[in-house]
Amino acid sequence: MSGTSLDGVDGVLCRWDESDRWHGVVAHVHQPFEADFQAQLLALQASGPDELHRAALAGNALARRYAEVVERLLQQAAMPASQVRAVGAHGQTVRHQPLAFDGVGYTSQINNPALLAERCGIDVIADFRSRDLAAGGQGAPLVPTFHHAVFGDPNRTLALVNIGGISNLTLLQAGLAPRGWDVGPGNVLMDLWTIRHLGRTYDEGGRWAASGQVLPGLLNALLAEPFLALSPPKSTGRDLFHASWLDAHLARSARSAEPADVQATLCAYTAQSIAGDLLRLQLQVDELLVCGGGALNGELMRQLQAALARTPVLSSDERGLPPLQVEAAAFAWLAHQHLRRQAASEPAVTGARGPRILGCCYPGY
Ligand SMILES: Nc1ncnc2c1ncn2[C@@H]1O[C@H](COP(=O)(O)OP(=O)(O)OP(=O)(O)O)[C@@H](O)[C@H]1O
Ligand SMILES: CC(=O)N[C@H]1[C@@H]2OC[C@@H](O2)[C@@H](O)[C@@H]1O[C@H](C)C(=O)O
Repeated sequence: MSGTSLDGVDGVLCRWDESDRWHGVVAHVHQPFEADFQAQLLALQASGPDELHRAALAGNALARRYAEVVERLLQQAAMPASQVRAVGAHGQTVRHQPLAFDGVGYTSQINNPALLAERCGIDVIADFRSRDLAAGGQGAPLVPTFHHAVFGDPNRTLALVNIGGISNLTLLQAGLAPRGWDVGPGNVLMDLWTIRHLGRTYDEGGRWAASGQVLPGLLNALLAEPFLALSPPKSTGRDLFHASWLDAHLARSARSAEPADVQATLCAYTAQSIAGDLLRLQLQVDELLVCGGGALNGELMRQLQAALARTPVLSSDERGLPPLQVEAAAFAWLAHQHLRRQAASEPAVTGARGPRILGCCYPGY
């Protein structure tokens, strides 16, 4: 999995037992992107000269990195490739325009699954989102069905939030289909501000954010973004939450603000948009599990807990799956669903006409 934060690849090796029951993660590798490759992927998020050529080459380069991650996982687990049933490979989202323009829209994940299959000699399942779009859905978020399968509890109402580049929420209520939608920015704005002012890829632990003062005018302007008020189904990406979007807000509402105060405000924005969605539901949620890199941002976790006083906010680690493994495990699970010819999309989440088998198989030999 390589997600919208553009931080790198998370790979997991997952096991199912003889009865095809999910058994969990047995190995995890995180391989960061080199700065120049990250810059190439960032440049592909908007149109530019000869972008088809650049996207094709970036897809090849990404598949080579995925293959390295697979090799490292096999080494870690001392397992031959022949024992692995399939690799689920999401690709790198460079555009997400569901339902736009012609009623179907598109979502574009650059990748080269054929090259990955050639390199690994393992079946590769890729292109997980397009079938849901073809069925009238948004193609995202897809993880709620995985959250339901792995974290669902018949006795409790749970919420999960994945705070990657973008944040997406899942709601699990006993006896009901999972619900879920994209909330808004996760780390994407905080990351770009940290790179710009500190030259670092992210704000470790949220310590820089914690050193600043929240700017109420800016925060309210950011919270007024119309996407936040939309009803589900809804999904978004860097197509909306990009540097120019932030700069336009700063020019209007915080022209000469201290950088640390802007960071504090961006952290509060992520926390309040998530908490706001949960509070508007007026539902007694027993706990909120946080996954994705945002779970490692102590200041963000503190603000989430403060905003949701009555709901315990926990890292997914406390329920058996470390936050940086959850999304990658979800795509292993989706690949497994594909192999079993089981539908894995949830129409209540994506808005599609019905559940569909997701992905496409590139045989490993
Ligand atoms: N120790 C840390 N302190 C603060 N933030 C962190 C830490 N570790 C990771 N992060 C944040 O988490 C991000 C990566 O999260 P993750 O890998 O879940 O994102 P992603 O999978 O790319 O995104 P998405 O879920 O949107 O597809 C980093 O860019 C950074 O902002
Ligand atoms: C189009 C796309 O890549 N969307 C991602 C992104 O990152 C988070 C959020 O926006 C979510 O909609 C989705 O990822 C997760 C894994 C999903 O599909 O559930």
